[in-house]
Amino acid sequence: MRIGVIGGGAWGTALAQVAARGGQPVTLWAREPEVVAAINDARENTTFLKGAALSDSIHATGDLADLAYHDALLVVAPAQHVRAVLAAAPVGATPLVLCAKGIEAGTRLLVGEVARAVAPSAPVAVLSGPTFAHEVAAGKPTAVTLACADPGLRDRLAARLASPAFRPYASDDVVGAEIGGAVKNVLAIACGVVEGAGLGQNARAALIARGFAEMTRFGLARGARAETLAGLSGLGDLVLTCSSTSSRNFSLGVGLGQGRSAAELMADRRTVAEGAHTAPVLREAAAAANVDMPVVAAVCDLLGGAAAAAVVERLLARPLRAE
Ligand SMILES: NC(=O)C1=CN([C@@H]2O[C@H](COP(=O)(O)OP(=O)(O)OC[C@H]3O[C@@H](n4cnc5c(N)ncnc54)[C@H](O)[C@@H]3O)[C@@H](O)[C@H]2O)C=CC1
Ligand SMILES: O=C(CO)COP(=O)(O)O
Repeated sequence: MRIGVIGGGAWGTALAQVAARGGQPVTLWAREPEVVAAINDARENTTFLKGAALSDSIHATGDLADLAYHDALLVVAPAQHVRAVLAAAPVGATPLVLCAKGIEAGTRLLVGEVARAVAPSAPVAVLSGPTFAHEVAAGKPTAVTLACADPGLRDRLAARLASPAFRPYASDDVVGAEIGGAVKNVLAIACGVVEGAGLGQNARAALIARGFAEMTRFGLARGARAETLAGLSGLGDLVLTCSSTSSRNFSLGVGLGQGRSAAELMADRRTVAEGAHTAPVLREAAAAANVDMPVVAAVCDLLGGAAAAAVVERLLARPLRAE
């Protein structure tokens, strides 16, 4: 299976390294000419994944046309850019493995729904789970959910990407795998706020559990299965990103909790904190589905400039209710 990767950020680069195992050729499209040059010349993505030595069998390109005639394309552009990049890529009926975590602003579509709109002939799969890119690139043990409605395609993709250190678990719940990854980014911002404001470990654990309840309510309303949300792509990724400053979303929350503004924290950064883009559209989608998501609403308020102390006070003052 000849693999192409769309997106030369940290995750696209780490996944290219996974796919290049054993010297298999991989084409990696990156938007930035300096990323293409650094990978081809120095075998390192010094912009987005500094310190990871990359396989000689990864060929970086700045030309999307070079992704033609591949057997599967891993889609690893940030969620808000997937539509534009896919529209310009030679997709046709090539299977797409969606690896971005988010919901498209404006349309409220999951990335898989965007892909189906732009490339209706392409079968889709979703790869998602607790996966810090730098750990995957370093060959540390990692497990992911690989969701696809077609079991034959899913098995071929799993066999192609699996290694002793990278273990895909099969699922047919594409929507569930996507919702976990999109929602956990927003909840990770909330957990970062708890850290930044010094609210303690009890509060963080409470947020993870109550955030998971929100993820589950929203997921079930959108047709996801509860066991998917409790798996690697949901709870697994939620625990990872709510616990570590390696998460860009968690780190953004830490800054908000310390009283800095979202605008200041987002200015000049080249890396993506998907939760900041997903939060407002998730709040809209939850309202449309009549699903209560108070933690997500609190994150929206914080991103909009509300003071952390006031937002926390409001959350804690909600009427008592059954768990
Ligand atoms: N970094 C990680 O550990 C993981 C990231 N992801 C997901 O992968 C997706 C990509 O994230 P990263 O690789 O971490 O990105 P990154 O933060 O390392 O790099 C930013 C990326 O955004 C791209 N970009 C910026 N403006 C763009 C535009 N106008 N059009 C197209 N692309 C543009 C850049 O080319 C670059 O590839 C996100 O949805 C993220 O949630 C998923 C799992 C792990
Ligand atoms: O999705 C991720 C790990 O699974 C990466 O999290 P951040 O985007 O918050 O860094």
